[in-house]
Amino acid sequence: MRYISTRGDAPALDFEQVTLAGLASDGGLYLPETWPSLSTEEIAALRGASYVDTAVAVMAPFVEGTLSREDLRSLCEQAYGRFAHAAVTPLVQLDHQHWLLELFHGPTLAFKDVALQLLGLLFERFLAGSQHHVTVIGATSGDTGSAAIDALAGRAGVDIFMLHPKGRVSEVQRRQMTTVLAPNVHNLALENASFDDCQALVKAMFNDPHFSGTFALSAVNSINWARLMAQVVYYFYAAVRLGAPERPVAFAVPTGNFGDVFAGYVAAKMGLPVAKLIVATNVNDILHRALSAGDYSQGTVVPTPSPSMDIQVSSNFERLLFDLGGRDGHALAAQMQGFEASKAMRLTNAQAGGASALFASDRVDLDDMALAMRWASEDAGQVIDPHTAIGLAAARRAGLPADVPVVTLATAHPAKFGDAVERAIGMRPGLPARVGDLFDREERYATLPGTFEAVTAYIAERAVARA
Ligand SMILES: Cc1ncc(COP(=O)(O)O)c(C=O)c1O
Ligand SMILES: N[C@@H](CCOP(=O)(O)O)C(=O)O
Repeated sequence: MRYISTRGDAPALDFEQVTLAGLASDGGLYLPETWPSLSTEEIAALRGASYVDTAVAVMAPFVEGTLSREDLRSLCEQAYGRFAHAAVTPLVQLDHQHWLLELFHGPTLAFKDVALQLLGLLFERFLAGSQHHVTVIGATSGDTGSAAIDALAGRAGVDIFMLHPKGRVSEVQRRQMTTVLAPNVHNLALENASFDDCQALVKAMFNDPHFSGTFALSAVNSINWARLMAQVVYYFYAAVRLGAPERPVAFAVPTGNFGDVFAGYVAAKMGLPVAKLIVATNVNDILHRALSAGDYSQGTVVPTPSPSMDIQVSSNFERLLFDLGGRDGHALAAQMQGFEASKAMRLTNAQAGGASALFASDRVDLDDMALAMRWASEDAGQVIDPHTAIGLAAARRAGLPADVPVVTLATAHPAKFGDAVERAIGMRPGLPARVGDLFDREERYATLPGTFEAVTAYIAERAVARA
């Protein structure tokens, strides 16, 4: 499998190269040259398959030419062996139409573990025996950071520098990052910054010829294709359990950077019958405005009780626009450069029309988020986190026909956001035993101004330069 950039100028890469590269050298994002597909029979054969079996079947075409099926299986067994639930991502029924897909049984209690546990092993494998040293730079609104740090802490040949907006992640999220004291882990809390500022700095470092020439940069955010690839698996896993390929299934996805829901789009491109992908945002609603009115214009980020979705520039939307717009890299590059300059753009007719066939969208405010948490608790006996609640609120008012099962992706464990859950339902969820003595551990992080100069100077002092 070869991978091409959304902006048309970077060289095509194989799976190993694309995993280590992160962002493309032309500023674009990599995605497969063509979408692989699974036949109806192949999808039907996944019914009853284990998570690992499903993962191998779904991901094998993407790693072809780099990893054998046996190698892929062994990596998946290791990655998903660390999950606390035998089903890895179990489905829980809420009522006759609605289901939760629990994606938070990994080590750091959020859906990011599904991809990052595998990505950590891929880095280890691709760097084994080489003299190559990789400097991972990442941005987080809380969950990617902890999952990436868990996956990479202590690994040889890799340093990780994780930027988070100071004061804008929950205490559990912050501690999950800052209490990991491995020498290759560096947490940077940026003052007066949003996640978008952190993400923009990461992209600026990749795009700076001097900085990216000095250090072999790599990415763990969903700009890295391997992240999305691993997330495609659970769409298949859930859908076949609810009747696919004979019965189409809808998914409601709490959305920020558009990575998780783009994985659902990939599943549909591969042949999974997806009735609808419901993109659910909080009040930081750029994606809802883009999908409902064609208006992709960046607003100011408003802090909310669903901090991981407090995002106003959704990186992976570029992948969708590229695919729907006829895969014209140069046209897309011009469109994105226009957005970067003016902070606003309109979707073309092809992009808006293409999106409306599969996507619906909704913006969920604080009251409706809290109502969804109360409904889940009182009527379905499930305590859910604020991000999941946003997905569920959108799912319940999407108006899909009663015979279409609707799966809301439960993206985080409620205990990561104890204050918000307690405010909504009057009960504080306890942290699972597997996170241990999080509140007793020492924290270590640097606080920096959110400027390119401050952040690059900090990293340059500590990172290993290219040989
Ligand atoms: C708990 C949680 N829910 C939802 C999201 C949104 O996912 P995405 O950024 O892939 O759209 C995130 C962050 O990415 C998250 O951490
Ligand atoms: N919600 C994320 C931010 C988006 O990151 P990505 O790694 O999915 O691109 C977070 O919690 O860090």
